[in-house]
Amino acid sequence: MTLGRSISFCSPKPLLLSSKFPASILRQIFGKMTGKYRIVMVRHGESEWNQKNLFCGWYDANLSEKGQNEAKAAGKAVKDAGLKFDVAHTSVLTRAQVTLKAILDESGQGSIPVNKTWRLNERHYGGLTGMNKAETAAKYGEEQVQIWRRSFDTPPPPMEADHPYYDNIVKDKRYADGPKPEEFPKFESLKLTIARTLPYWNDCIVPQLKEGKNLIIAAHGNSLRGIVKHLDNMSDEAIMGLNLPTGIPFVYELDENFKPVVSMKFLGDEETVKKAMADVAAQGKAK
Ligand SMILES: O=C(O)[C@@H](COP(=O)(O)O)OP(=O)(O)O
Repeated sequence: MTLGRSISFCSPKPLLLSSKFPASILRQIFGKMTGKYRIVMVRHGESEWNQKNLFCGWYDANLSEKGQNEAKAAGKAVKDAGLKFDVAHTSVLTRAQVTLKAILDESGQGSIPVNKTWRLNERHYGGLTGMNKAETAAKYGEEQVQIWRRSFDTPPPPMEADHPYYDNIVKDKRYADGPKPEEFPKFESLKLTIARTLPYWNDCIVPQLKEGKNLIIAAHGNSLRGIVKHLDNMSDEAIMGLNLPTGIPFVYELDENFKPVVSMKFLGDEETVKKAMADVAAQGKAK
């Protein structure tokens, strides 16, 4: 197993390390902290819209059955690794909240405080919301879809008022406390996503870490890519190549300056994590 600034994985085979190693070994691996602070992050389990390969963004899709199982397995892995949390953070979207609840319940930590914020929401996929990724690639080209999905600062087309999901999202009561109507996004690039996620990282997460709290964030592919980019100081080009798998928690350990000494250490084996990442990347291919 490699520790360090680069993406590190653990081997060998099954999806989550807890299905391969006894809890005592996992505790040895994750019990020792080399950094001053530790934070665990996880992209939610597969959603019904991930399963159908639809751009989801701020649409409130539920977990698929596979996603529910992924979330439970993630909770078992957390338990077996002995990872304990004082506070949890998640988005206002069901798929992230249900994943978090399963992880906390499964690891016997169901009573810790949970902070929910739209700032950890998935990026807003604008006019693409609800469109099939493969069909969009067939229509507009894989290159264009790759730009919409992974470029740093090119946003998708806007979600206008006549979009089929506009009212469903804009009029949702969960946004009564923000964002303000004039700030409500019609689309978000990764750059715009980071601009609203980072204030939460700096104002809420960092102070809690400084207080010595152990934290978990359950969020989304792109809101977490933004945090990872920030922590690992990745270039705008390098972040284009990162695809986060669903339902596999990963650990960061940070030094006193909040620089990673352990980066993205998955609770999954290298081969399976790589395949899951490649599968996410392939969702933008025309069938
Ligand atoms: O909005 C979506 O479709 C996916 C990410 O899609 P890609 O950027 O990977 O296409 O978000 P999530 O399932 O993490 O909430």
